[in-house]
Amino acid sequence: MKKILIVEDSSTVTKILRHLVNQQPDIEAYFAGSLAESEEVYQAHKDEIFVAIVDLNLPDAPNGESVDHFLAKKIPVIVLTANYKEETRSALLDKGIVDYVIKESRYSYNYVFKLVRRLDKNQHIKVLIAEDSRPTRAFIRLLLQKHLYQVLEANNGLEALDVLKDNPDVKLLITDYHMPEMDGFALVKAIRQNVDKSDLIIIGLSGEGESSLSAKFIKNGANDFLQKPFFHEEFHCRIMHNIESLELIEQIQDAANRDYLTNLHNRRYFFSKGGAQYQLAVKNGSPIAVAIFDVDKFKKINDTYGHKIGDDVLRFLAEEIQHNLLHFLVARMGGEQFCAIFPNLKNEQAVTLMDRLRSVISNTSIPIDHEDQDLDITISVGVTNYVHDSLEQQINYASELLFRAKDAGRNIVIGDDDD
Ligand SMILES: Nc1nc2c(ncn2[C@@H]2O[C@H](COP(=O)(O)OP(=O)(O)OP(=O)(O)O)[C@@H](O)[C@H]2O)c(=O)[nH]1
Repeated sequence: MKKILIVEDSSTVTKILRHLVNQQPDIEAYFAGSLAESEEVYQAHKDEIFVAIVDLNLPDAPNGESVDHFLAKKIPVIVLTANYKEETRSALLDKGIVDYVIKESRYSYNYVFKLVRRLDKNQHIKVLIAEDSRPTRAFIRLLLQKHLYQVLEANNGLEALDVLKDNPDVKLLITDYHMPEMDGFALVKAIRQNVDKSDLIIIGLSGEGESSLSAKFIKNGANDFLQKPFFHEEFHCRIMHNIESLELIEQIQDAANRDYLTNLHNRRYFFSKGGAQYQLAVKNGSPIAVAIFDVDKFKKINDTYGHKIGDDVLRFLAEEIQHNLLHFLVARMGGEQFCAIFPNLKNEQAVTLMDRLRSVISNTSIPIDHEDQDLDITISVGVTNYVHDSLEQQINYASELLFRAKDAGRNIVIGDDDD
């Protein structure tokens, strides 16, 4: 839960904000009506508060003193004010506030919550700056840190490649053109040989009077460019716009890889990701186990309680699976059948893991909406470590063991050594 501090003296605005915060499932707020009160609240909750939203005119701080107060504590500050003055706005942005929002409508308050969420996400986003000029690097670092990004630096293209190798999770690279050892174009070209635009955003920097560089950056594979000198807001808008596009692509990719009912991974993703895990295990001669399992007599559940309850049972099962097999790839293969892959586990280890899941499920009753009773289900499982030519073949063999589990009376795990 993200906790924010809202410093606001108007009771009407506070009332609106309280109402709106209550509608945000992931945001909680502490309120204060004056600078003195905000300091008290801050001292009491300083480990939880990560953003301050402040009014410029408070009874004991009539000239925006609250901004300096919280900036000095190195907390991101969003100014929420009724007055729009261009000079005040620029001066505050220069001081390092995150944004200056005018209290105009519900839209502006919602924009503040969107910013809070953005700042929260930014804490997990790594940005690399490749730039040989120390002052420019320091300036960009400062701008990024105000928005809570994790910042890495490189002095030239070669260094940037090294940093990327050590940090494959970097999401954004901001690169200058003129750098010793390896310039910005060569860097972009080298990266784009194996990293897509949808996996790493690259923003090229071009100097004044070098507008042709901007187009060349894009042609070489950059996502966007910025012309120096840039203003804070322009910088942040470009970065935010690119990161949001990347997140959207990630969301779409993730949705395409998941099953709509249970939100587990789907069959296609299982064969793609699991197939790679399988090939690696075969190449290294390391063990790899595969388990296939399904709900016993599931047709009867549908026939007795209806398809909707059947769906609820599958969702319940998916949660238990996720919880119990947290670190492994699991997918809903179709209907009431699921598959899991366990790199580096020997058969008895995978059997033990699956037996724990089987036991949890057979010992948990599922409450049914609008019915007085709970529902009990069991699963049967086949687990094999016999390595075949392909993942598909190993799954087929696990399915044979699953049939044996059904024949043996269900609610049982059959591994390679069980005859
Ligand atoms: N509610 C619901 N049912 C589904 C879904 N997909 C498949 N089913 C049902 O799952 C049932 C599977 O039945 P069977 O293959 O006969 O297997 P079973 O009844 O579980 O019997 P055993 O596996 O032999 O223990 C069928 O009735 C399908 O209609 C789904 O998405 N939701």
